[in-house]
Amino acid sequence: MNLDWKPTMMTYIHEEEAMSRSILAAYPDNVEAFAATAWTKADWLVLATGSSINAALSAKSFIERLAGVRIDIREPFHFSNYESFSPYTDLVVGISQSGQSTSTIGALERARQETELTTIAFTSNVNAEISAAADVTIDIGCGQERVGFVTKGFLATVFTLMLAGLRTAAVNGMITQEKEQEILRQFERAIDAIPLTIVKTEQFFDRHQDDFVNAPRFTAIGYGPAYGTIKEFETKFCETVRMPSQGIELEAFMHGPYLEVNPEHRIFFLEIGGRIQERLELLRDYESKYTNYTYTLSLTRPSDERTIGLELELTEEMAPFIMIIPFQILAHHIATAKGIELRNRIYTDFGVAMKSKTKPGDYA
Ligand SMILES: O=P(O)(O)OC[C@H]1O[C@](O)(CO)[C@@H](O)[C@@H]1O
Repeated sequence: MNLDWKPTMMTYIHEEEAMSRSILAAYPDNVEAFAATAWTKADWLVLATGSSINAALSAKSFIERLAGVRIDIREPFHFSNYESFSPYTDLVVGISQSGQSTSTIGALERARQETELTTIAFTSNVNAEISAAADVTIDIGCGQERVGFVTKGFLATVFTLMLAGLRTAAVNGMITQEKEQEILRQFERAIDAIPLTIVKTEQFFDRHQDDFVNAPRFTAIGYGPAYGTIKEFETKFCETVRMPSQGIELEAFMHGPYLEVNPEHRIFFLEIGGRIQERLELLRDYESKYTNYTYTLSLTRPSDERTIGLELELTEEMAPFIMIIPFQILAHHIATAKGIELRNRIYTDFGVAMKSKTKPGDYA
């Protein structure tokens, strides 16, 4: 089969810089309808699955800190079948890049039936089914992504959610106009750093390729705002590298999972700064005595050849914007080096067979 014409994850990863610039350029218009509703709301229920829930987790700390709101993020299928609405919830948000995940649509429909709450959808396809279940639909601004192992759509979701939170904070008076502008400039600097982040990750992959290809197990450990990043690492590695891969919160790792470590484990540590970083460093030092394969992704200058140092000044809440990109690249490169041809799609009937999607994905 001639696969040459098909886009790959890397096609879309290379579009992330330009896409982010266009999302930023569209601010605040792209998220004004959200802020116009959300500025009076303080307790948001967010429903999303797969990469979309990981994106919500990635934006949560940034939004909560700036806008002074509380965000409760739930798996929609579990929520619809086993959980109830909190009497404090005052806004319901559904996130689905395709707009076709039946569980997310179903949970929004349930909100409509059982509550008077406003429902807002975030999607890349404003004509998809999710819009019919929402009072307001926000376009995440990535256009169509025709590779199921989503990359640019993930970044677009994180970024648009963060900008929605930023605008809400500006409208509800939690931040000044100056602060809003300062944060926009920080995002601009983070976007400027995308090309070099790609280069640094590829150099890092070249150095460690053999160790990654032969790995029996991958773990990523992070804390606080990086929780969504490590969960997306897990999703992306499962989808592509197809070896046991787990993203685990720093403290949770210390209550059971540490016992699993052996000299073959590959463990990534995510340094995003803040007061918890010291505890992460302590754990890395400890685990480095038991496996030689400990790696770091850091916002600062790399201290050794097992670190990707992004050398970017960002708050820990903004770090998830850039931190996922190295893992997207590593997922693609490790899978490819293992001989997995990601352009050959597998289980193509799954979404429809399991009714997890309203229709088959339009993938290349
Ligand atoms: O964001 P969406 O379109 O609801 O999709 C959720 C998840 O479902 C998948 O499309 C797989 O079914 C994943 O790629 C994605 O992360």
